[in-house]
Amino acid sequence: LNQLPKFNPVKTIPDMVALKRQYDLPDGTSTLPGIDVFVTTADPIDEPILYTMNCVLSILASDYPVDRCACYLSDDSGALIQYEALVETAKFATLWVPFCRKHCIEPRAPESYFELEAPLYTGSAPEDFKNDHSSVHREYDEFKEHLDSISSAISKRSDAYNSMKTEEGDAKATWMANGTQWPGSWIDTTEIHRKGHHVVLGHSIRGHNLGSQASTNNLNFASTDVRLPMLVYISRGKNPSYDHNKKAGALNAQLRASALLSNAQFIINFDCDHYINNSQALRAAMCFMLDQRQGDSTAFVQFPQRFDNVDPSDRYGNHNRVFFDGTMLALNGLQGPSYLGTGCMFRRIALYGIDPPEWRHDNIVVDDKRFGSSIPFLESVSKAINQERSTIPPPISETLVAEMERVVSASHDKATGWGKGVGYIYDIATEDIVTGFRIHGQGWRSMYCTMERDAFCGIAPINLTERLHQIVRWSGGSLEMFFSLNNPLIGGRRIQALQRVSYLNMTVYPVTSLFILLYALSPVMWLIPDEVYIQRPFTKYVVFLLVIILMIHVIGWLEIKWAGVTWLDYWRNEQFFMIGSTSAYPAAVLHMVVNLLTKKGIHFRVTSKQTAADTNDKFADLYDMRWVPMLIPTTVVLIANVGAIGVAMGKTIVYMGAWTIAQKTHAALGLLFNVWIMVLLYPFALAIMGRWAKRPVILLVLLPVAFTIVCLASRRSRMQSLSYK
Ligand SMILES: O=c1ccn([C@@H]2O[C@H](COP(=O)(O)OP(=O)(O)O[C@H]3O[C@H](CO)[C@@H](O)[C@H](O)[C@H]3O)[C@@H](O)[C@H]2O)c(=O)[nH]1
Ligand SMILES: [Mn+2]
Repeated sequence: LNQLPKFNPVKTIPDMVALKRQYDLPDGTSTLPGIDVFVTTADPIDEPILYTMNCVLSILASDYPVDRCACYLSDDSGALIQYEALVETAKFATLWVPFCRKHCIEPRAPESYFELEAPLYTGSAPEDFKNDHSSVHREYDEFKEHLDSISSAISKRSDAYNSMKTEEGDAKATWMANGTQWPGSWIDTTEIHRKGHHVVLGHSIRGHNLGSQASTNNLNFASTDVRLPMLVYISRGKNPSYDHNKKAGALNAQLRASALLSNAQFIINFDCDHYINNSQALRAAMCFMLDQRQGDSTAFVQFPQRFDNVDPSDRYGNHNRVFFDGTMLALNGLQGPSYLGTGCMFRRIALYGIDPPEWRHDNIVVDDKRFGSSIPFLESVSKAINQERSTIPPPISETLVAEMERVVSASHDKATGWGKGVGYIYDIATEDIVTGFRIHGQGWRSMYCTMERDAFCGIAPINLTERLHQIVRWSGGSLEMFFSLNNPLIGGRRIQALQRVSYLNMTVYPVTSLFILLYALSPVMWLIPDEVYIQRPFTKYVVFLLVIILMIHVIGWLEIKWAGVTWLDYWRNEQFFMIGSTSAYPAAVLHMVVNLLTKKGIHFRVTSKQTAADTNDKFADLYDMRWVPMLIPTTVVLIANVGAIGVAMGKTIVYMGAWTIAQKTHAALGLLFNVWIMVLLYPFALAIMGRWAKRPVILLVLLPVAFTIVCLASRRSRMQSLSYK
């Protein structure tokens, strides 16, 4: 299943020069289509505000015509702190964005940019650079201080207002800087939010039109465009009586809100822990969308996920290169890669569930049963289908804001097509794969876009527990999809055969773990007294096994050569598959069984990007594992294999004279198996060593000690049983 979809691998490269030639006019204007950029955040603690704001800054500074690009931040925490941080960010952007444009800065996320040692200068004003750089750096440090102070400022301000106005009731109100009450009803949002308490946000949208003249500080931006794209803050009105459908719900709310404002033909969405690393990325995706051959039937362009906080040796296989650079790219020759959740550009109408041009009927019904009851929204859908777009968003009036509040609220989804055939799909732990599947199922294709300088970059959990939680969610979501109407065997009318195989593989792979787990546990047979079972008459079987394993690795080798990934990536992938197969995948299978029996879904928890307190060590998280039940099977496998080696040594000493040559070779093969498992589980062994893993040599001492202890124990018991006989 894994190999078949790689039958027709095709690499594609965006041609940026051709795009420029065709769409950028000599007078500096452009005819490129509009893009609405969505960022989702859900928790100001687990998803640090600084990252989110860096993401926003990188979007605002991206190289795309300002009047054709808008940025929407969806804040599911509804926290005033996020809103005020966004206002600060908008202010800082008036300096940062022109600075990036003038000096051709890369990347355009300040936190990552200022970390660079000596960035290469490619701009056209080198004489100003030193001065500009240091003053922007200074301003950025000040901006960060502002972000840090927001929290205490809000609580001080709110305390002051609340003590003044206690007679009016709510002593726990949160107050904005302009003396109005924040519609969220808490100061420290996260505490209550985490307990799952949902608050109805009344006045949830505020527009800041930043297209005006920027404050230019003392820098010379005379020949630089200082305009900024539109920036919008959205927090959905939530109500305990409706399911707010997490990330997919947030994205759909953004989809509707943006339809009323900019209604761009294209959408791109980012998790708040990702940023644009290559300012040309939006243009690159556009190359595929506007391509004269297949552009019109391309629904989405997915970029690989890249991470810049991963430890140099990538202990937990976070880079996932084999998947991103091999498996996904290979699908390009079929119907295209699947949607991976972040860094993906969509055609708006494809998300609306409209058919691709070759299957489209002339009279598409745009009704409230499918899209909800907002008249302005329904009009925007018809416009989108006819590819009309208002470049100038309507003026922000009371009625517009009221209408937007209505369409962003979770209740607007109720009894409509939203989350089923319209927008991002609901009721599953991994909305991404299913959303892509639905779109492919209508006959659309997708493209994979890789760039020399990585387009986007994000944060990966380098803590084993978090990493495995993420894997449980992905594999659990896959299984949920298998047991739903979106099962690749029955769903998706217009999916091509091999593409279907690929989706099938993506949904059933966690089940293979059960066999792997059993297999990895088989050495416990060694612990059974006397006869060594694993050594028995498997010769022919072993030959078959070796041939198959060899073939898998030869194919793997060809694949990584083609995809341009390294042996280390390949090896980490193998190791992590073993670790996952003995922990996260069985856990997901178990979840699924429980789910099928009790109808309870997998609990969606935002992956924590918060790092451990140790600020001296960038990779402190590596050594900070939390014990969770799913780690038990992996530990048992590790112990079984360490034990088996010890017992084998003990037996060898006792039976040395009595064993035949054949018995000895079998015992040696058994040992090979154990060592192989241990090598695969090496990253896990490091993880359970915690801080000691900073000196992995300790393992070289610990392991022989463990072997010797087991060896002596088994020798003794065997000698005793021999003497009884
Ligand atoms: O109620 C919610 C919950 C989450 N999110 C956002 O959803 C995104 C993804 O959540 P995260 O916990 O970071 O998931 P990861 O495990 O890091 O995400 C990977 O896996 C997910 C499920 O497959 C995909 O959606 C993601 O894009 C992909 O990066 C984040 O931006 C969150 O802010 C919301 O907006 N509202
Ligand atoms: Mn993420």
